[in-house]
Amino acid sequence: MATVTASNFVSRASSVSGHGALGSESKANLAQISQRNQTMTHSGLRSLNNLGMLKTRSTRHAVARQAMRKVQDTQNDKSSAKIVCGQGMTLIFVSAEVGPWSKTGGLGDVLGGLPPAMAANGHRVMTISPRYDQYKDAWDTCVLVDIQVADRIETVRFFHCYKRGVDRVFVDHPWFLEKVWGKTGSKIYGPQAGTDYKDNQLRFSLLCLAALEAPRVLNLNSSKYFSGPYGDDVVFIANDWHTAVLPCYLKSIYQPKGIYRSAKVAFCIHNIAYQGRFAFSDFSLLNLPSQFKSSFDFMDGYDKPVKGRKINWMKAGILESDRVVTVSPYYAQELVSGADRGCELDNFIRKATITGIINGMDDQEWNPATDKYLSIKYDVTTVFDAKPLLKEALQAEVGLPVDRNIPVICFVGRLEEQKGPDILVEAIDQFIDEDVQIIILGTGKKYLEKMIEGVEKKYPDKVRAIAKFNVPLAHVMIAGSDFIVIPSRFEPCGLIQLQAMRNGTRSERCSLTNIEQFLIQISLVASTGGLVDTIKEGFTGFQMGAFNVECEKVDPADVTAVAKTAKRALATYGTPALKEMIKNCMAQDLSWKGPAKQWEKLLLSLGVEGSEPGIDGEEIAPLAKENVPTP
Ligand SMILES: Nc1ncnc2c1ncn2[C@@H]1O[C@H](COP(=O)(O)OP(=O)(O)O[C@H]2O[C@H](CO)[C@@H](O)[C@H](O)[C@H]2O)[C@@H](O)[C@H]1O
Ligand SMILES: OC[C@H]1O[C@H](O[C@H]2[C@H](O)[C@@H](O)[C@@H](O[C@H]3[C@H](O)[C@@H](O)[C@@H](O)O[C@@H]3CO)O[C@@H]2CO)[C@H](O)[C@@H](O)[C@@H]1O
Repeated sequence: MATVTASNFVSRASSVSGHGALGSESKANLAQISQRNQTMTHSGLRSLNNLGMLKTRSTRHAVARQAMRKVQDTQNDKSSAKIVCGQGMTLIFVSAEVGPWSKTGGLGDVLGGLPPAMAANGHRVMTISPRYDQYKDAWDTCVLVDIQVADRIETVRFFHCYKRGVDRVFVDHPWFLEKVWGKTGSKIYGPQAGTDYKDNQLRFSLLCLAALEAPRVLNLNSSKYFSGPYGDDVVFIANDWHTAVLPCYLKSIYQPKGIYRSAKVAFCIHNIAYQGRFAFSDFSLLNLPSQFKSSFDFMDGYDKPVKGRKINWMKAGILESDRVVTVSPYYAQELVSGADRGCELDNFIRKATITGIINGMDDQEWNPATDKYLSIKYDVTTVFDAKPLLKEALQAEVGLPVDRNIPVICFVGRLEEQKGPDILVEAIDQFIDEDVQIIILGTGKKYLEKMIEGVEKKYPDKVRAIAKFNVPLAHVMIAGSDFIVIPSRFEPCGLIQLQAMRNGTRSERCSLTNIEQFLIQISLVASTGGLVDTIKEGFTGFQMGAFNVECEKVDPADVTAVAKTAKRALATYGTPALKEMIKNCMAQDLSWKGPAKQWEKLLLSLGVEGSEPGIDGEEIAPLAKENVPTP
């Protein structure tokens, strides 16, 4: 046990990279962060390092090239010799959602899957997200930091666990825990879908500021490959608008003090539709120097949340980060194609340039051989028996007539206009006469929940609508159905189609003979974003064409496209053509492995000091397979 006193951290920035000198007014407003005197009790955190100790990282890199060489960790714990195997980069992912601890949708999934894939390549990886619940696998580090947000000082506490080679760090504060009290669900952002918490700017500023502290104050010794604080030479990967102010704080608070000098920020857009637009007067809440105002400044024609001039967090994230990334190459093109698909940020994205990297899929979570949500698990040897049973189990579970010969079409997704549940509901009228069952799982806007429930009432023998966030049911649906329909008006990447293609495929590498009964899901997708990149018409699924992005109304042409494609897909049920498509799906690698390599290349190009390519070595890779999260 050690008692450590850390010096107060008071910003006295006099210049900001790319923004010139700060005015005295701005200086006064700068966040003042002080790290509390702490008595460390957690066994894994025997001492709290001060800045001097962060020098250990370059030493680590020097020896890291000689994998598995024993080195003396001179500053941390003089008595113990540590094995250093890692090389590569030091990565800090920051996000409002991290699955499976917190998830309202795909953002949580990506933060669950990409970081372990980067760790598997030998990088040191941390994720930082809010502690929305009492996660049973995350321990109190007993490290507290005082953070100034607006005009108040808030104390955050860090919780931590180490899973699949990743340090999962959770920021504990009543603004998160008191409001949400659950792993998933709409309460992360507001009391209900479509309504935001009034203090979201404060909540997510706090997250960003805490994320900037964690690499410096947490002395993590989770694995034999890396130890001590993460230090200064890090790449932050900020995700969506909630983390868009992070590069601004990096530049205004830390870098002028010589901290994080070579650190860089990559900003990843998962969904341009949510930008964090607030009243212009709220800029003062952010405690940023006035030089940043122009990066936030935004005009639109909407009245929400106020009429006229606004601040726009995502705009600032795009302009202030070192790289802008999004989740598929096709979406990257759409974002710069014009104001409608770029949601009025197209000009700024064009200026910043953007790279699209397709998402992968967590092939541990979606592995039918180990899937904890499936009553019948299967692999290549048992798939032919298991899949029809899973379909029957699904039909029984949702209360539809149990018949393995009826094709089942599923929809799983957030009930937002983006996902087009309203288009699907209208289209169902046009193909319900086919031999088909339809199951819809989704939660979100109340009027859309009512709409899907309405279609079940209309066709009780053929349609089921479940207005819930139900992860086990999503797994059972994707395992037990034949087709997945994704009628999105826009879709940055889309994970459902990957999950669908994965089920019972790829890693099993079955012989591809006798697959008549192999009921993989084939996707019917709108031609947008990652759905274009991942589903090839007639080869791995069915394209429905691009839909009208206007969310206020349903375009009859889109309804017809869904109905026609559904009929086209149903006509292939049990035919060699469908079998061929199934084979093609099975031949793909949809895991995070390929995308992680692309991410590595992009992040290396930022040139953070000490950054090196990772390794594919056996020493590190198994880390990604251990410790499946059990929050
Ligand atoms: N009611 C429910 N019950 C249980 N599980 C449910 C559910 N509704 C959705 N899910 C799950 O949530 C995830 C949703 O994935 P999507 O790709 O549709 O992401 P989403 O649009 O939320 O995220 C955004 O970010 C992701 C990640 O970058 C992009 O793929 C996507 O295009 C973009 O819109 C899937 O894992 C799905 O199974
Ligand atoms: O993982 C699922 C998505 O999660 C995030 O989206 C959330 C968004 O960032 C929040 O701001 C909020 O969006 C609401 C919006 O703020 C509000 O003004 C109104 O338009 O309703 C919106 C929906 O409730 O909640 C979103 C989740 O529902 C993430 O940013 C996305 O990329 C993910 O797709």
